[in-house]
Amino acid sequence: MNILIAYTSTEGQTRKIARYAADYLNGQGHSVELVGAKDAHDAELARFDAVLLAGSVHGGKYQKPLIALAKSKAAALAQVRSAFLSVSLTAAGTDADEWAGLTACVDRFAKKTGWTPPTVMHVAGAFRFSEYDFFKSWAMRWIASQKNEQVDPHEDKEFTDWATLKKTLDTWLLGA
Ligand SMILES: Cc1cc2nc3c(=O)[nH]c(=O)nc-3n(C[C@H](O)[C@H](O)[C@H](O)COP(=O)(O)O)c2cc1C
Repeated sequence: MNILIAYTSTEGQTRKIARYAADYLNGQGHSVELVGAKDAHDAELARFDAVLLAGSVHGGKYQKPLIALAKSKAAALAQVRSAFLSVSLTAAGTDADEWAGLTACVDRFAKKTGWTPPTVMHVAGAFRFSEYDFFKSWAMRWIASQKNEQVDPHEDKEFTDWATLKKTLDTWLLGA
């Protein structure tokens, strides 16, 4: 299959996940084009058998370039096998209220863009202290403490479950 993966990433984890997905799908015999969302506007979606848009949650929102892309391509996305890969720290846990908040983020994204993704993949992200400034680091240490999560501000901490991601991608493409 011919697959497009377009992503946004603030601290780099979604970029890493998108690259991993591209490498995995390539290894499965698919032809994959991996692009940053800002560079995907001229992509002709009809050329692809499947399109994956990926972004991460910051303060309950996804990155603006991803919203802009989904909005401008909403009609074309509806014509192709598509999925939304949402990266967050909420996805690393099981708190029902946090999950309800995450679902609301996706709903807002769908409303803003006019694209209701038929498949939503929730993928756990990472604490990336190496990318944070002083204030972000402070805020993320506070969030970690609220979650009873032990973090060392000198070390990044990744929650992404790579094996599950592969299975999720397989399930998405199954039956194509
Ligand atoms: C400033 C900031 C705000 C965040 N807000 C949320 C949030 O509202 N909900 C959530 O589940 N995760 C939140 N996260 C966690 C990110 O989604 C997570 O770190 C993810 O791996 C970031 O992906 P990226 O490196 O591709 O930007 C936040 C992270 C930062 C640094």
